[in-house]
Amino acid sequence: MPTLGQNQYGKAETRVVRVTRDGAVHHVRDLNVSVALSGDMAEVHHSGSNAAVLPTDTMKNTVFAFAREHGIASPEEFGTLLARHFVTSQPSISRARIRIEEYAWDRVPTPGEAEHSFVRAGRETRTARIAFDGEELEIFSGLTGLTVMNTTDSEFRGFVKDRYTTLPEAGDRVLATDVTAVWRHAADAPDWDAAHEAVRGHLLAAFAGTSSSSLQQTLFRMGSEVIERQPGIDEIRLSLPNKHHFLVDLEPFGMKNETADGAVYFAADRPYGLIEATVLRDGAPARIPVDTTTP
Ligand SMILES: O=c1[nH]c(=O)c2[nH]c(=O)[nH]c2[nH]1
Repeated sequence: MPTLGQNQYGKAETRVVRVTRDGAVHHVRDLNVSVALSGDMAEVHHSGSNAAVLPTDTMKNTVFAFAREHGIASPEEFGTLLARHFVTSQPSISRARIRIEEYAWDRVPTPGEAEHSFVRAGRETRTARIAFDGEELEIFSGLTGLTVMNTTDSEFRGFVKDRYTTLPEAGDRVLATDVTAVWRHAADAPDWDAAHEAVRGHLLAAFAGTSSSSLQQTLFRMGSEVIERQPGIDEIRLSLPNKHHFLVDLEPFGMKNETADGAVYFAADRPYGLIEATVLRDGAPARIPVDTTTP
């Protein structure tokens, strides 16, 4: 007789936009919320009884109702409210996992008092994962799609060469990546929005400020900057695709194409190097799963 293994169910990707009004000044929080619940769900799988099943449709409604009733102070806080609600209100549910992506909107500057026009800010997405099992609350914050590029101050030399190696050594190359990061707060409930902005700032500053011998070295500097400057953060995991920029061979057209002059590059789409690592405060446990940041 086969046995039922790990199982969870829920409503994925509820898109909820909460507008708050402060007179003529409006504020927007735009989330994509996924709920996954698990617990005493043997019967629905074995006999087909739905007696313990809170419909996923109800989960979607709860997301909207909570956004109206409690507002969305931050993805982390909103996810925590939802996780606690499902576990404490449903006897059959013992664990809730909430995943949130937040899309940022910038203001369109407008003359006069009204501030209700917004423009979507790039491809960057803020992320949060909240898990609650009735006792322990685990919150991971993060971001994805933060695309950055250094047009110099990057080299890659002295690497292993075997019979298949064709890569030339690079003393001055373009370094570009789409940052995916997930971090863990040691203490509960900081000012989530301020912490997010600070981490983002440290990541950018370290990327720009590192004279790079490899993307691995840059990654470690970026993670270290966050750990060193944010006392409340104990662990950060980074996943950095190396978005290769290759010098185009323009010799056939009688043209030189050299980095030192300002050059033309072919921005390759795939394959890409993928550099991933966790950076920890000394002695802190590693709790962010390896696959959390993998595309
Ligand atoms: O920064 C880099 N790290 C690597 O490990 C690597 N491998 C490679 O082909 N190019 C690069 N660049």
